[in-house]
Amino acid sequence: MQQLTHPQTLKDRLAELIPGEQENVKNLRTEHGNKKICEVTLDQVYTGMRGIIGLVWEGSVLDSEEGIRFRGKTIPECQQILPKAPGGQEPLPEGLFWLLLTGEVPSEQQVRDLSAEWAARAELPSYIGELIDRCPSTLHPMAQFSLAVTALEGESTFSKAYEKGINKKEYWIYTFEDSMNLIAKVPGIAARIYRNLFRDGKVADIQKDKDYSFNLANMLGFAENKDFVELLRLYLTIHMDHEGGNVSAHATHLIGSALSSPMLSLAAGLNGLAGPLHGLANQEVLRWLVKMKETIGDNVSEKRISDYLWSTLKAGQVVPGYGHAVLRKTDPRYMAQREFALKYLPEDPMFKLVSQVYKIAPRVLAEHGKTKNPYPNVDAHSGVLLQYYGLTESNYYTVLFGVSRALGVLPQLIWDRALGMSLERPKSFSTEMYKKIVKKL
Ligand SMILES: CC(=O)SCCNC(=O)CCNC(=O)[C@H](O)C(C)(C)COP(=O)(O)OP(=O)(O)OC[C@H]1O[C@@H](n2cnc3c(N)ncnc32)[C@H](O)[C@@H]1OP(=O)(O)O
Ligand SMILES: O=C([O-])CC(=O)C(=O)O
Repeated sequence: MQQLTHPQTLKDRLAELIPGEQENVKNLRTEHGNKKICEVTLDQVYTGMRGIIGLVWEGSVLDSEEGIRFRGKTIPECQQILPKAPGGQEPLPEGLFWLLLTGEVPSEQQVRDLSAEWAARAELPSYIGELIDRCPSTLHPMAQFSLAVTALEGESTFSKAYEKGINKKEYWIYTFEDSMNLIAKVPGIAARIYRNLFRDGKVADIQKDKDYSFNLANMLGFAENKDFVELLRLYLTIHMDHEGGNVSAHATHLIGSALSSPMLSLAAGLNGLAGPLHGLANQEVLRWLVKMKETIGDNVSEKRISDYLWSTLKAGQVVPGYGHAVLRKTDPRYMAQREFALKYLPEDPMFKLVSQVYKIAPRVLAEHGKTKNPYPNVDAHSGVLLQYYGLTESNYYTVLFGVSRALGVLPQLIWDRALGMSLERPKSFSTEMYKKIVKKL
């Protein structure tokens, strides 16, 4: 395996940090390993394990009121302190990836080097391109994405090394290599899917001197608009990580715990992200807004929006983009996107509609009385920004979320292997057994 020698590289910094963190976890467990940190009710068992503590996630922690903090830093703080592209105002996702992995804010040079490293690793093996090209145009972009990431298994250094036989201590090195390759290659996969389905099938070459978001925008065919590139930098940063229990993060971690490669683990996460209660909600939101406009016309009065919300609820459907498993206030990722819209597209009619729904939906959802959180989540806003710049194909939106999520879940996978995390295998019982258990309590 090629070892990078420059002292400032991410891999070298990580190698320096790992022994200390191994020691930290070892000491914590030796001192406190048998302390009780959580009690579980029967209801929690039947409601998606909500609130049960059972995972380790180093990169971020979610507070139900305040929202996400990445290594202790809020989104506005990250927007301030993370390096930007020359002339840019939004943080580069490269910087957040570095922060998630190391807990340290990278220098401008470290971020530029990371952009260059990902660009250098970006080329796709020809069989991946052929696989995508052979997908029927009716196959959902997320299914195509997951298929291509699964097929990248052919490139996994972890799987090859494991087959030969490697020391457990080296797992993280191969996981790191695979993760870096995956992150470098997912924009090319995402772009090929988009260009095949919605454009002329041709994908621009990677520009080796440009950042990750510019290259993705360019391969999609949108880089001429520098505001779109800025949007993508913000989008990829804020969608990256949302602690460990969300479906995509948990699925990636779970599959990785069987020592399936990062490729197979990420594909599992993407399959979870493709569900309408999770990442696919961003597609559902735009469709729902478009349908609302068709139904109620241009006169988007409060009464008409409220009636439309009620018609969704009375049809036994969820209002997409609203509610959350953990959050109990407006998602700060929604607010970051709203601020972007106020700056770049304040007069866009769809943005105005989103803003009006934001005024009305919480009240309607509260009156409906079911959801524990009547406020918007990240997915309530992202589509409206993309459509403004001409990326109107809403069934593609979750693919962009998936590119971003790769940068959030893979740092943890590297730490999982560095810390020797165990196979995940919680206990289950049948309802009959639970009846017996509660009778004895
Ligand atoms: C990136 C992300 O994944 S963010 C989330 C994206 N998903 C969405 O926006 C889809 C719409 N929202 C939802 O379906 C839910 O709020 C979820 C899936 C996000 C969270 O689910 P839960 O933690 O189970 O929410 P909660 O405990 O508040 O649910 C209680 C009830 O309210 C309902 N509810 C929750 N949110 C909504 C909503 N937006 N519209 C209508 N009903 C809702 C639930 O379906 C549930 O009904 P039930 O008792 O008939 O099963
Ligand atoms: O935290 C969750 O359950 C869902 C979510 O917002 C995310 O994964 O970004």
